[in-house]
Amino acid sequence: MPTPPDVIRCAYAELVVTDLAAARWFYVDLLGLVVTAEEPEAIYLRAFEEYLHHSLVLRRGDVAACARLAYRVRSAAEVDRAEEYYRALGVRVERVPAGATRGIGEAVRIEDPLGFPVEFFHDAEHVERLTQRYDLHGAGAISRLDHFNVVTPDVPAAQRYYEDLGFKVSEDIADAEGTVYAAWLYRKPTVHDVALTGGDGPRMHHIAFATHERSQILHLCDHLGAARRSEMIERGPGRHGVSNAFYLYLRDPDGHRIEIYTHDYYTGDPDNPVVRWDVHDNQRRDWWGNPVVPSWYAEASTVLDLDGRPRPLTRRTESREADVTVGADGFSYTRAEETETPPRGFKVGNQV
Ligand SMILES: O=C1C=CC(S(=O)(=O)O)=CC1(O)O
Ligand SMILES: [Fe+2]
Repeated sequence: MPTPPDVIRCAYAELVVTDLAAARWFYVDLLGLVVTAEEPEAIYLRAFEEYLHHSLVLRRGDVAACARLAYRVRSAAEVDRAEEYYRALGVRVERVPAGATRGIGEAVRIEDPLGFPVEFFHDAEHVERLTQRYDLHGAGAISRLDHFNVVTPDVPAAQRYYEDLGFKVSEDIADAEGTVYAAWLYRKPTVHDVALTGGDGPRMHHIAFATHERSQILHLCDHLGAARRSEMIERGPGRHGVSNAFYLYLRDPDGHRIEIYTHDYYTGDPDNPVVRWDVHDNQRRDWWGNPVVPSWYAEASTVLDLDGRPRPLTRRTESREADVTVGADGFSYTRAEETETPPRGFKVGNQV
């Protein structure tokens, strides 16, 4: 089997949106992403610390979907290696010329073994890096793309696929019987470039952007309130157990889920310890205070194949996380080693 390509990090996503103007308001006017280029049918966006042409493409289409998840590889030679690796893997592979996506060089596009439309590229147009253009940053300034979260029925199989690609697991959620409900894997030295969420898939659960400070996330919430669009907040703001990140989940005008995320941790040493959470530990997804709303477990974006057709779903056959926990995460005390009598049990309050 050929050597896998040397992936540096998650690099851009292409989302199909049904109303480009409405999406532009959400991603530019609200989130403050920078427009690198704009066409009648597409907008190319980047965050303030990014100097590649874009980290998000919004393309107008009739059905909202995720059209591509792209990883940057370390050199042009690694694009060749990607082609060789995936042709040997026997999945659908297409080599596209520079400019197939505006601002991106020659690339390899695949339908990966999990059913996702994935691209590997190296060359990309450099544009102004706005790291210190504080005159342009809003109070909710987003610094960079951080990760993809994908829904897939068989998490261990997906984990093996990504480990074969050189990713390492930072954290996961499992139960005493060995069922794995979710896993987080990285190439860049943070908690993840990709998260695997157990469920019917392939579906795109969310795309996450990072800010430097929690206050920037809170400003985005206040901005949504001022715009009288606070219903776009799906979950949070809060503190994750997994990753330790402070987070906010929004739903864009088409329902695509976008996470704004800060404060995870460095994972760059070779002996970085894996953190395993018990699925019954109700602080795993929320370290305090917020129940995980049902839509967060249930809903995700359709993904397209390389011809732009929606991918059919494969049902998850193992138990589902929302079925095995009360779901009131970060809001209750349920641990296997409950020692108090009577056990503290659940706090009074809303529980799903
Ligand atoms: O980025 C993430 C980090 C942690 C979590 S979780 O809800 O804490 O499991 C979800 C997430 O995958 O979006
Ligand atoms: Fe996330």
